[in-house]
Amino acid sequence: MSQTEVRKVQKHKSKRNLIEIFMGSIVKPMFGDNLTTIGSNIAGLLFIIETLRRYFPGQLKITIQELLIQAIQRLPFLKKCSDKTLAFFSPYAQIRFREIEEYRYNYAYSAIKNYLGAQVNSQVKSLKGSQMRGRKSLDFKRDDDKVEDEYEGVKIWWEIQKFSDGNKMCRLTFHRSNWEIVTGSYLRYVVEEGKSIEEKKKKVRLLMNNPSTNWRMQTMNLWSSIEFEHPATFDTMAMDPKKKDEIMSDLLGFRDGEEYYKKIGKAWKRGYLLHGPPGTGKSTMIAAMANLMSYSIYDLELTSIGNNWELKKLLLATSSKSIIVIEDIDCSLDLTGEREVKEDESSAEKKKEKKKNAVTLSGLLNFIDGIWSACGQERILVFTTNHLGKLDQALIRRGRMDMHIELSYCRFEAFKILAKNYLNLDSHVLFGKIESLLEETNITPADVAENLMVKDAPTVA
Ligand SMILES: Nc1ncnc2c1ncn2[C@@H]1O[C@H](COP(=O)(O)OP(=O)(O)OP(=O)(O)O)[C@@H](O)[C@H]1O
Ligand SMILES: [Mg+2]
Repeated sequence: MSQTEVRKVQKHKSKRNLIEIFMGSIVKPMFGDNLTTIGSNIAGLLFIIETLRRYFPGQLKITIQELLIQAIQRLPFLKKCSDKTLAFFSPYAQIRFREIEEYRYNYAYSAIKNYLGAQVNSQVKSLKGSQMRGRKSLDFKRDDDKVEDEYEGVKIWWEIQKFSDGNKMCRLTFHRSNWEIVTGSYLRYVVEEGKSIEEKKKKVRLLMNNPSTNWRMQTMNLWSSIEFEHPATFDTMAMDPKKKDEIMSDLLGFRDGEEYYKKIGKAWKRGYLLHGPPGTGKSTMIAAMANLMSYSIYDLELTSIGNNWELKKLLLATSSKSIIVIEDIDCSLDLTGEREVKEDESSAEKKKEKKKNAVTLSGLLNFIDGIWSACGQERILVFTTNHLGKLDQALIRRGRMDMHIELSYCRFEAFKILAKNYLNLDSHVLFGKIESLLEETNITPADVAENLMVKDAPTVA
């Protein structure tokens, strides 16, 4: 490097330092986050133009005023173009927390979201209020997408963003001189606080996959959620009490089984296959499971998923402490057909059918207990079907679905629970007659329940 070149480099460096000081000590404290970004964009641009002018004198005849006007006119564009360049000059650092990071659910995101939502004080201008069922008090949450926080004298700026493809993100900006505090104790504090808020709320959510189209006309499959408020519990489930206890202790054993699963080297997940005629309480039992465990339900609609890769992406994006449900698995897909298709390749119709339903049995099995099953812990899988016989043996063989639960017609033990729930009856003169009738006839708990929903005397029912 020649002497002049060395001097030029030194000049650049001192200029960069000057800009950093200007941005950090004057612009940001005076104008806040937005103007700081705009300001730093313009300052950076001016710097680049000036450097270019020095190297190409006479060719860049643009005045500062012209440049400023153009810059203001093209702010969004300039912001995009100069973000990378300016990150280099800016004294601020940013950390992004996306909801789905590398296809996986990001637990830090939901904790941060909870923490930010709870930063309510009299200075906040935009709030949202809600009331939960059975509660007298109102809950308030922050409803603005920008939150300024302070921790041990350090200022931190948060921004919550939602993208057109449905992905969400929290972004944090802080001065680089506070790197240690922010990445160390502050973020740990935020995540822990957020998790304890989540714990206190203990809200069970119901999530559904719904295909949506993004701006590039690509179809995306994403989870959208609502609060789950189903009143069903195991107490109100009408079924054989012995079987009920067995299922409940199996579930609770699973919930407390982290150490056990680690010891035996198995992924911490469990599969239940619920089968039985319509109206025998399969869906009701899923609700009771969710309420018992305080797990969220992911209601997976296989028919709206394009292929195995999409299925994997959706399953990876589920959080732990959840129940992944595929209802009516025999109807959701032609899961049993795959083998037949192989045997009878000449049948064009079957081939077409196979193409249409690109989620295959093997794709699903792969996720249940293949190598993919280790991606994600503390998950329960529940399949329901009305026709056990229609399912592929590969799907129902022992060890794949850990527990097969048959829900069947209403017998006397189940009837007593329904009579207690609906009519508050422990015994009645007609109970003896009903017992023998229920042994002879096949009537579903749904039908019995329907008949018990009368306002008249129990005898009528
Ligand atoms: N075992 C049961 N205990 C208590 N209530 C029940 C039971 N079975 C059915 N019911 C009542 O009947 C209604 C229908 O039951 P549910 O939807 O759970 O049946 P299902 O087995 O899922 O039927 P399908 O196969 O048609 O989906 C529910 O609203 C529930 O109140
Ligand atoms: Mg059902």
